Amino acid sequence: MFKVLVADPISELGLQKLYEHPDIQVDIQTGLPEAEIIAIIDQYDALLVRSQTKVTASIIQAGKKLRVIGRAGVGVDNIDVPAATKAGIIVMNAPDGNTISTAELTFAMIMASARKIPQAHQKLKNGTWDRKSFVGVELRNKVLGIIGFGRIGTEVAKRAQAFGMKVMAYDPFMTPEKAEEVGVQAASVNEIVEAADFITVHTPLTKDTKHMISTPQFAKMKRGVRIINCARGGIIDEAALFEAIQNGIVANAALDVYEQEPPTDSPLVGLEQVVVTPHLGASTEEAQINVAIDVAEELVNVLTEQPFKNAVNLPSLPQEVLKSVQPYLELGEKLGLLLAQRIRGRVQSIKCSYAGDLSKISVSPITRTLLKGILSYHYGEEVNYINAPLFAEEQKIQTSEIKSGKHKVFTNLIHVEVTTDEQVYSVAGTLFNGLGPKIVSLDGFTIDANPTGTMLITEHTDTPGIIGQVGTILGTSDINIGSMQVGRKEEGGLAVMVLGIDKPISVELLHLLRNIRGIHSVSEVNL
Ligand SMILES: NC(=O)c1ccc[n+]([C@@H]2O[C@H](COP(=O)([O-])OP(=O)(O)OC[C@H]3O[C@@H](n4cnc5c(N)ncnc54)[C@H](O)[C@@H]3O)[C@@H](O)[C@H]2O)c1
Ligand SMILES: O=C(O)[C@H](O)COP(=O)(O)O
Repeated sequence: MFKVLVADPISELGLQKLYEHPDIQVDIQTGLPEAEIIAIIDQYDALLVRSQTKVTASIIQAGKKLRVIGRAGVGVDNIDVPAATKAGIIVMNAPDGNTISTAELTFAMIMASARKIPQAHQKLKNGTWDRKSFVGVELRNKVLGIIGFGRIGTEVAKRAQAFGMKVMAYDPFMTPEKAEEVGVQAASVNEIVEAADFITVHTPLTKDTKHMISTPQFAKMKRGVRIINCARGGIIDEAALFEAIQNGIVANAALDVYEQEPPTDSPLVGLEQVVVTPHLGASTEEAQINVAIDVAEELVNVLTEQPFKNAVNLPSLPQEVLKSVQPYLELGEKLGLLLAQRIRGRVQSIKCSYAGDLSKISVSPITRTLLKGILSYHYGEEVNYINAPLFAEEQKIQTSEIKSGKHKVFTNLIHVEVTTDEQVYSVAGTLFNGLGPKIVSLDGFTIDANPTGTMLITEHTDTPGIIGQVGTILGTSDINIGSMQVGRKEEGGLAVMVLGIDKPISVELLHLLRNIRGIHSVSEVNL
């Protein structure tokens, strides 16, 4: 049974996806302070939040069973993602579900700031019929500057074009093709700041975007510019914005998000020129249903070990890429585990090479499973698919991923080489159509073994009698040999033998085998 703690209000229709699952138990406890979450989180496999709950490093540390933290929304700035990655916990969001709602709120804010609707509304409600104070501006032919041209920025642009606005956009990842397709002018932040009548930001809050609109940018703006922030508080420097409004550079601002939420101490809230909403971008019935369903489905996928796509601390892969990689994941982990049980000494580097069909697809998930297979054997369960690359880095283990094109013999091949301070070990495996995974080489010796069950791997000198002695020792201890593979490069040289045996062997027996003259090493490998 998996237990999910729902710590913020999430749409029932999304939670339904969790209730429907027979192996999932849902506890809803919203609004808990950090200390109370810390006290109970060790019982839970998953934590589900919106932006209210701050998922701190202390909560993550206390979540001994936590496998996944789900965010019903886009921004994960309320979650300590590096701490989750280190702890091997998947963090996932629901990136698409509230795009339209937030774009629509942004547009409402553009309109509100152009026509001062909230201010006029308030005055009339207060009993004053004032038509002189609320002369606004048209949007037609005005320049809208969009900073951050992702999902929401793009939707805002489309709506602005319908109003006859000219759109300039800045995003470091925007391609000329995308700018052309949407019909916007690609520009720098400086160009936008100097030319725009309205500026709206749609980036995440990062160290690069924090205060990206501040005093120097306000100083270059047209007098009468209007500023909108429905992304994250802090992208626009609130103190600088206050000053720019006071000195007449900014005519109006419309804010949905704040450096501190709620913005109890912000002087901006009291200004007549500023329209404020309490972080409502995603607050529509539709968005809340969308994000809740999306994140709940993904939580179920993670908990039940099905493929998932919205993890923010894993490389995101399109569904079709995930499908093409899936069959190789098991092979990758087995090759990793096999090596892990053979190697002696401190691991210095792990080189993963891919050939044939594999050189055409994204192999980083296979590398992760390989690293996990090797490292978890030595360092325990704290190493998993999420933190394996970070773990290797922290242990100063060099890792590399190489693609080498077509292979002479196999249609696909994974070759892994581990260098320790004592020796270099390698293994290669392939996925045969219809025959499943096969190990095809071990330390450079050609073999043909099924990576399954208990295996005995020997390194020995190719002399008569060794194989017989091994068989006799195993036979007299009632251990049946199910399969046998021998590989050598030259007669009388070094050779390897891979035996598939029907049950594990004792330490005493391993010693007996290691004492056979001509045998250099014996490893028992369980896959
Ligand atoms: N007010 C709300 O309730 C609400 C609702 C949804 C999303 N949001 C916020 O809106 C923001 C955008 O959401 P989205 O779904 O469009 O995300 P997105 O990931 O689709 O787009 C963000 C874009 O910002 C760009 N970017 C990153 N760093 C940048 C920089 N230094 N300069 C310029 N661009 C940069 C990225 O390249 C990306 O294209 C997020 O911060 C999200 O949390 C707020
Ligand atoms: O990043 C987001 O998705 C928005 O800020 C929405 O946040 P909320 O779920 O708290 O409304």
